[in-house]
Amino acid sequence: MQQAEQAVKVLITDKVAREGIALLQEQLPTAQIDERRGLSKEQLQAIIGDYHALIVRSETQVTADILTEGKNLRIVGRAGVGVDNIDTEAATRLGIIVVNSPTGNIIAAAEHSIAMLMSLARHIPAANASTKAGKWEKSRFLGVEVRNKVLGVIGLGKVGMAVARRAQGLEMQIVAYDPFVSPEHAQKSGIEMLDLDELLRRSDFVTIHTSLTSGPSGTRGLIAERELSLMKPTARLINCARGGIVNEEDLLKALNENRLAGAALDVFSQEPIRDNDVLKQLVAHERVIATPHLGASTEEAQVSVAVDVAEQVVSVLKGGFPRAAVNAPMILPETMKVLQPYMTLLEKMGSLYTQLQPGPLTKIELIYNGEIASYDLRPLQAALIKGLLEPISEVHVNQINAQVIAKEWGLEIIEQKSTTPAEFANQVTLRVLNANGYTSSFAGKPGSGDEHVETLSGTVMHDEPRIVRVGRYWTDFAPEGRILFCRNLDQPGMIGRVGMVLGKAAVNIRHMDVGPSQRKQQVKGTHDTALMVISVDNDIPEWALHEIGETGDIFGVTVVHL
Ligand SMILES: NC(=O)c1ccc[n+]([C@@H]2O[C@H](COP(=O)([O-])OP(=O)(O)OC[C@H]3O[C@@H](n4cnc5c(N)ncnc54)[C@H](O)[C@@H]3O)[C@@H](O)[C@H]2O)c1
Ligand SMILES: O=C(O)[C@H](O)COP(=O)(O)O
Repeated sequence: MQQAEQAVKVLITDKVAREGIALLQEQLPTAQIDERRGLSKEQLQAIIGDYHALIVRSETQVTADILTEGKNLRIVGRAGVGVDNIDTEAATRLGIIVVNSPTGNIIAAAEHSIAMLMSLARHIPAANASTKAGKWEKSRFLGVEVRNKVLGVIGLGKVGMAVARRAQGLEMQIVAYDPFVSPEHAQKSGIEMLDLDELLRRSDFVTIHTSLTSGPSGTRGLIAERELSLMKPTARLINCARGGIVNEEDLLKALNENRLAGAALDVFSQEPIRDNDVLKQLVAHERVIATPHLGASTEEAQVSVAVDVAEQVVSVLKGGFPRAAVNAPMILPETMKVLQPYMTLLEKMGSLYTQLQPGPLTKIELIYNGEIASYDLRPLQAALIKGLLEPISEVHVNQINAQVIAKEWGLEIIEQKSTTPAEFANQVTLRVLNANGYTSSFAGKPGSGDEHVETLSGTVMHDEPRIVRVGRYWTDFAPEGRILFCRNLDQPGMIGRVGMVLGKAAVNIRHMDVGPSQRKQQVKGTHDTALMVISVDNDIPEWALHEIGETGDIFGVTVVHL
């Protein structure tokens, strides 16, 4: 925590409320917080490498190039809802967490949509401009009432529902189209669900509240020539969601051909509008009301989204979890508290495995026993992948990119969960499988080279991880620091032999554990082997490791760093 506070640098490239910045300054007192608005792509690319966090609204385009240059970047915070200006796929690949404020500006967006609706019905903006110009055009601005009119809501999510409720207060009849909302759910709110064509045919006003998504079933171009042709010539269209959901060229044509009474637009496919003729003509059209993406621009919403995102940036920079990650599993804080020691355990087990048993990783079985099995265990899998891969590669694994990286390595993890306890109340077992099933176990002849640690088990005691099984040996040690592993014939004098060499090398022993073999039947006249696990305070010199290996009846001397 201390380290994060000392070195941290946060960059804010769009207008974000002071309250959010004040929160960052208060919670990260030693951090450098820079506000740099109006940066070009090249300028941002040149400086992003210095920063650990980036906070934006919808103006800054956070492209894959910028994220790739963000070598120290751990989080991108979007002070708002829409993340279509952030390449979240690239962020995920690079292990950068993306957070937003999913609820901070819903009311602001809904109220703006209602303001657009009333402005369209009563020609407020044009009447205002005319009156200010000294004219008195009473008959030119004859409006319509919204009472008893049909409002068609496309996308009945958070904003759509808030708009519907407000419009019900205006005594409008609400119909909606949303393939992901059940008619029963809508009915409870007095809303009739229709298919899109029917909604367009019946509505006097249509308001759009879906996200902008691409692909064959995406919302890009959802309202184009065909859909506009289904609308009444007296109908009016409102888009306060995202530019691109409505085909702007087709909309301009419908307005010019008097096939639509009017449109109110807060969002555009190019923002700000610079060199797009269609958009220029649309904005200038006398039956179009245009605002410069003002849906979320209320004092209340801006404070709310800025504080929401600042809190999440602080949490991530201090090593915690955000509450609204766009590209990470959402885990409740209470669950996180239970999982935290198991995350440490899984990371250590993964690291222990790859250090004890280097080799290709293809398939791993992860078995949970006990009450722990009833939790959402996604963070544990990510911790295991981190532990397995970080000792053997340059890759930086975290909760965000773990699954992507595992896939790149061809590593498959299969989970088994049972709330029935195994040897310990809560136990996690790692079994590494090869294409033919389990690899051979610690069954080969000692020192023959064909011995494999195919199984590791661990548990958590008093919030501390313990390794309770390595291969076919029972153990009990904390997976922490430098640990010497060796197998020895299970006969008197073995501990003394190793202890002598370590003493000679001035290596202090912190903890020692001799794990007996699980094998039940002893071959007559032979000794089974045991596993010696010795935690030490300082590095063991090469000559000492060599000497331990040469003492006889001791095999497979390995040091791991956990
Ligand atoms: N103008 C602004 O300043 C402003 C402010 C806030 C939100 N927004 C935008 O408003 C939109 C809605 O935000 P929200 O928070 O309500 O999102 P949300 O995710 O809660 O709701 C979106 C809804 O759209 C539905 N949907 C998805 N695909 C659909 C499709 N093909 N057809 C019909 N419905 C579909 C979903 O099922 C969901 O119910 C987003 O685009 C958001 O970016 C704009
Ligand atoms: O997605 C959002 O939150 C809104 O579109 C608001 O965007 P803005 O923060 O750029 O005003």
